[in-house]
Amino acid sequence: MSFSAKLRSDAGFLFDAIYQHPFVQDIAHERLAREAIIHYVQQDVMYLNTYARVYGLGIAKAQTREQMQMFHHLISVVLTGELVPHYNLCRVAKVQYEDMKRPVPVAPTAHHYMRHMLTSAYTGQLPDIIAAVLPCFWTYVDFGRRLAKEMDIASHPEHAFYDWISFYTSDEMLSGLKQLTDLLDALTENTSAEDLANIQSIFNDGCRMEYRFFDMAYTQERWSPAEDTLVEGATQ
Ligand SMILES: Cc1ncc(CN)c(N)n1
Repeated sequence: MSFSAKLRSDAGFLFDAIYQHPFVQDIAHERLAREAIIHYVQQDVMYLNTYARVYGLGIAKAQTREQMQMFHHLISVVLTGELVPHYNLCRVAKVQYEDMKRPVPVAPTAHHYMRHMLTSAYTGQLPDIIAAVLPCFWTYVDFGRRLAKEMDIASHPEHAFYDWISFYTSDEMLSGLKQLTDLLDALTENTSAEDLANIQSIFNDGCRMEYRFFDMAYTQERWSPAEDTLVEGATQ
């Protein structure tokens, strides 16, 4: 079994839990609360900015021009492509995307997840960076495909979250995921068991935080006591 297949297999229970999360199930059944959508998009705008920066660190630590090109392309998927699901969510919540980009405090889970990716990327090497970015990619492709199948989304373009689900099941997302896992497998061919365990723990933490990110939005998680005037600067 390849290293990436082992990562996916060992974290199978987390992928299943994410699919079962009420946020994801409410997307499937078109009943996700407006407050949860707004909280999600506000936090996700900041999260994706950090995610793009982590790909930038991938470019900084890349060993070949092809690897640089891959990260360069993935940055544009994040900064431009991911507008499609965000616009879909804003349409359903009847809010303007521009308003979602206004600075708000970074919620505890988003803060933790962003710091996790940045720390892994700044202190690690290319395999650590890939392990930090993979959960974001892989969990969405995974539950997107399950949702698409369960809701027969291809036959239901009128589904409120059709664009959101279709984006994460597109060929472009699948091929981006494959590029990342292929590169991770190639880079870890001669890696020691100790280093592999470390890379796996970066991946697992990211998968856990993907679950918690949906929890955060679903419960509109905030710092306590609420500090509505505190705004994160560097990560936006
Ligand atoms: C937190 C999170 N994880 C994943 C994705 C999908 N790229 C996202 N938009 N936000």
